[in-house]
Amino acid sequence: MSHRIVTFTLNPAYDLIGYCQNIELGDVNLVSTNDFLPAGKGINVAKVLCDLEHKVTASGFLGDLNREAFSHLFSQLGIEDKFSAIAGRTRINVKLTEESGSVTDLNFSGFTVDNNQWQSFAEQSLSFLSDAEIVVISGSLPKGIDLTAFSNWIAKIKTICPKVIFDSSRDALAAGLKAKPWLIKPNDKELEMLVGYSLSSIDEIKKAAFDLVSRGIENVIVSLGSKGALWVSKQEAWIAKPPKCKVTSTVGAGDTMVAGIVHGLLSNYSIKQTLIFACAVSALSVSQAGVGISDKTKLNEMIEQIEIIAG
Ligand SMILES: Nc1ncnc2c1ncn2[C@@H]1O[C@H](COP(=O)(O)OP(=O)(O)OP(=O)(O)O)[C@@H](O)[C@H]1O
Ligand SMILES: O=P(O)(O)OC[C@@]1(O)O[C@H](CO)[C@@H](O)[C@@H]1O
Repeated sequence: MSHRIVTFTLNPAYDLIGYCQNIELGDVNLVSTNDFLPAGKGINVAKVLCDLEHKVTASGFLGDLNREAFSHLFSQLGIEDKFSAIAGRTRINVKLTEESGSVTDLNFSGFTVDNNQWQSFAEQSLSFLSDAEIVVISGSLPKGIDLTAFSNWIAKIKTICPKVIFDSSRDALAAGLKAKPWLIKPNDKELEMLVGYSLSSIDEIKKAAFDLVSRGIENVIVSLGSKGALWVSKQEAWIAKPPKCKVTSTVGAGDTMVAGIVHGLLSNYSIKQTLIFACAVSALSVSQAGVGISDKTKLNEMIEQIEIIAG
């Protein structure tokens, strides 16, 4: 048993969020601490979905030595906790915003998952997907997980729940694609990595996304930061553009977009409406420090301001 939405975060993190006027590499930098939050991509997705009034099951690995804030978050939001314990600590990632608005991420590697731990997790995780309509697999892989085993695990999940949404980067993204997830959400840089050449215009990005669709990924959504996002499927393509937004933090904007996509799909919105909603919810998220949607009125105002163009 599980909820309609299951999110997997194999390599969660505490996000230590700070502000540094201007980072000087190789020097001492003074940083004011803004927050220290239990996070990681799939957990951020779950958090936003809870704010949008969905029931979510969350799974992956968590270090047993610093689990408290995660357990607290899950019980506070009513997230069903299916995480497997790993001896040791969940990593801490550092996110520094500068006066210019640019964000520097220091993402640490974190714990190692050995083969036995992976095998038992992979097997057990398939046992609670019977009610899942959408499975979200987000983020990097901990050390120790074999890329082929990871790809095979996604393929098995697809046999139980065909709608797998996958959002990762680097080697894990390339490995996960071999299982042909139903929907992927790379950003433009990740798409460049996948195709192996630079993409300098929206037409080139669209063509690269179409290539992935023709290779069997049904939906490719490319997020483009302040320029919005592009959704390409076999049948249609749309580009959504947000208005100019005041940026407080872009950390988790991509995760918020994934949550918006899940919300639209489960609400039976059209692709066009789903993209508008996902673009609005993620654009709204950059104006605030943490991940989550606190103001539904602002969300409705943002939806009205999204420009949508047939691609
Ligand atoms: N400056 C901005 N103004 C308005 N909307 C934004 C801005 N930055 C991001 N967004 C919204 O958030 C979405 C996701 O952002 P982005 O493309 O940066 O994702 P990402 O690189 O996956 O992010 P993350 O680092 O969170 O994984 C964008 O498609 C857009 O809708
Ligand atoms: O190292 P990964 O798994 O790729 O990314 C981890 C991470 O940067 O993603 C989230 C923002 O999207 C943060 O909460 C977290 O620190």
